[in-house]
Amino acid sequence: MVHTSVIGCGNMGSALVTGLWKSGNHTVIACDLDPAALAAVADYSTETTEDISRAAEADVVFVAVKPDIVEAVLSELDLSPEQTLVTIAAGVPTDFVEARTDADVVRIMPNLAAETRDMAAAATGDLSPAVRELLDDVGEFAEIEEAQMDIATAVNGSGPAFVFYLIDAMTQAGVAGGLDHEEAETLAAQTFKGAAETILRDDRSADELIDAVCSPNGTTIEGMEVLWDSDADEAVADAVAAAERRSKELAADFEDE
Ligand SMILES: NC(=O)C1=CN([C@@H]2O[C@H](COP(=O)(O)OP(=O)(O)OC[C@H]3O[C@@H](n4cnc5c(N)ncnc54)[C@H](OP(=O)(O)O)[C@@H]3O)[C@@H](O)[C@H]2O)C=CC1
Ligand SMILES: O=C(O)[C@@H]1CCC=N1
Repeated sequence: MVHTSVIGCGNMGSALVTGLWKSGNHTVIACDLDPAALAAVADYSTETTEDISRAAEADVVFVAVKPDIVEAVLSELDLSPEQTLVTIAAGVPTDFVEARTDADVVRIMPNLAAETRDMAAAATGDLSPAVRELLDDVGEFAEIEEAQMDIATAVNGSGPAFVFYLIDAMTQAGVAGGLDHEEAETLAAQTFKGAAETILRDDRSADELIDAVCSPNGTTIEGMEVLWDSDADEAVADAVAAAERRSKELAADFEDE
């Protein structure tokens, strides 16, 4: 059992609280200044508190506030070298955090699927066995260099938003074809989930899997021809590049300080 706390229980922090709690392997102190945010995670935490010094008692402390609030939170946190501080803020470099705490610092880029324990996370730095187990408990993680954090932020941090957009586009197409919205969304979202599971577990490449769906003279190849002609892959690449660029801009703000 690892004693954890999450400071900032907004969109990402509450997803982490919930996933850690659901794993059954962690105690979780949820900390936020907003009583409504704490009420929303009350059923998925060991304790809720507005007192940051209580959150500072955990072995692993997540700082899940917006990047521009990180410095203020660190100034209130008194941690020891035996503790781990996990920073998740986009663009905030590890050395910025290390200069403001005595704790061991781990920088990760998580995503919203922590809530369902399907998170894809990118992690940098020396990860202790406890942190590795913790990340395994809420999904999958990849170890990367810190210089790769901006692109990881775009791919797996912002990525869920891009996928929600694509699922909705598929849903809307289903509705336009006569399905009701709920049916269409279930079919589209489950199709994304199943396709994701397949590509994760199957040795075949994306191109080979596309081939497997395209029956000769069938329906799929007609749709794929439209996608290949539309440069949809370039639109996705542009979205990722824009998010990466913004992550670099945020990081530059911190380097200026
Ligand atoms: N959203 C996402 O999918 C992802 C977010 N991140 C990172 O996670 C961090 C949080 O993002 P997100 O959850 O979207 O932001 P939110 O604004 O949804 O959540 C931040 C929470 O922190 C609270 N807060 C502000 N100041 C304090 C404080 N001093 N002590 C305790 N709590 C405080 C806020 O309260 P109030 O609203 O009252 O100010 C809010 O509830 C960011 O750094 C972001 O880069 C990383 C990956 C994915
Ligand atoms: O949009 C953001 O800045 C945060 C970081 C990655 C996902 N959400």
